[in-house]
Amino acid sequence: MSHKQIRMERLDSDRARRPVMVAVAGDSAAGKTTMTEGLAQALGPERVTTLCVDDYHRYDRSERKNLPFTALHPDCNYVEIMEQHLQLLATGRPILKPVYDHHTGQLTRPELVEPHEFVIVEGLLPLHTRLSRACFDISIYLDPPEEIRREWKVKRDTANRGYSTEAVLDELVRREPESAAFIRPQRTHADIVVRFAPIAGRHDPPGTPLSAELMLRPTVRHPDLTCVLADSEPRAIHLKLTRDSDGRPVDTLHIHGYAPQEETVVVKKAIWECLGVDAGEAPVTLGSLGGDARSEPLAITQLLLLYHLLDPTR
Ligand SMILES: Nc1ncnc2c1ncn2[C@@H]1O[C@H](COP(=O)(O)OP(=O)(O)OP(=O)(O)O)[C@@H](O)[C@H]1O
Ligand SMILES: O=C(CO)[C@H](O)[C@H](O)COP(=O)(O)O
Repeated sequence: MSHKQIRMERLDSDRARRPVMVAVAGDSAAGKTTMTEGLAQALGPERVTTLCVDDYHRYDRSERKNLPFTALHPDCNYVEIMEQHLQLLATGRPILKPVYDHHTGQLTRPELVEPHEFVIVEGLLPLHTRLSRACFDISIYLDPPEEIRREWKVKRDTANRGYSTEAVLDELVRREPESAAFIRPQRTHADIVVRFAPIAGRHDPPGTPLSAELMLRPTVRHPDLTCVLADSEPRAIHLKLTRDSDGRPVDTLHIHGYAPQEETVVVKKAIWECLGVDAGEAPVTLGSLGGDARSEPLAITQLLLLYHLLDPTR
C-alpha cells in the first residue's frame, strides 16, 4: 500500500476503531522511553498500546558483532515488516510482533499486540520511510546534544544492559556514521523537535532539571499559547520565532529548568484549557525521571503531547 493509500484508508476507516498513532523517534538513549512511559501512565494503561521498534532488529546481539553495520542501519532491521505492522495498527488491527530482549540481547517469542485508543511507537527508525510516517497522527523527535546523550547512554547501558563504559563509548563511535545517515534525518519529518539541554552560560545549582526547547512545526495545529507567553517581561517559559533547518520561520517554546511553579502552572493550564471543558483535570503524574526525580520541562512537553493525542478537532 502506498503512503497515500494508507492515509486514505485511515481517514476512511471507522474513527472509533482507528487509534491515534504517535511516533517518538530519536537516537539511542535520547529519552524516548522516559517520554513514552509518562504519557502512557497519564492516559492509563488500558487506553494505550506502547511499542518499541527495537523489536524489529533482524539480528541478535551476538550476530550483530560480526556484521559490517550496527543496530541503527535499516538493513539491520525488518523495516518492511515494521511498516506493515504500523499500517495494521493504524487501521485498528492486531499484529504478531517480534520481541527483542535488551537484557539478554536475544530475539524471543513473538507477542500479540492489539491497538488500544492510543498507540505510542518509540524507537530508532519509526520515521525512516514515507510509508511509516503516513501511519502517524503526530510525531516527535528527541534531539539532546550529543554529550548529554552520551552521558545518558553510558549510565543506562552500564546499569541495565550489561555493557562496560568503554564498550558503550566504542559503540557510539562505531555508530556515528549511521546516526548521521539514518537517525538524524528523521528530525526533519517530526511535528515537534525536543531538545533537553542546559542553558549555555548559566550555572544552575546541581539538581536543576535540564531546560527544554520545543520546535513546534506548523505541520499540526498546536494549542494557542500566545496569550500567556507573548509577554514583554523576560520569563522562564517563553515562545520565540526561530528558523528551522531549512530556513523557514517556526515557533520554539523554551522552558527553562529553573522555571518557578507559578509560571509552569499557568502554562500547563493554558495548554489543558485548549482541550475544552470535557478534558477534566490535567494529569499530575507527568515529568517523572524515575524514582523521586522530576522535570517540569519534561512535564510540560508531555502535556503538550497529550493535548495532541486528545485533541478532539484532529
Ligand atoms: N528529560 C530527561 N532529563 C534527564 N534525564 C533523562 C531525560 N530523558 C531521559 N533521561 C535519561 O536518559 C536515559 C535514557 O533514556 P531512555 O531510556 O528514555 O532513552 P531511549 O531513547 O528510550 O533509549 P533506547 O532507544 O536506547 O532504548 C534514562 O535512563 C534517563 O536517566
Ligand atoms: O540503540 C539501541 C536502542 O535501544 C540499542 O543499542 C539497540 O537496540 C541494540 O540493543 P543492545 O544494545 O541491547 O544490543
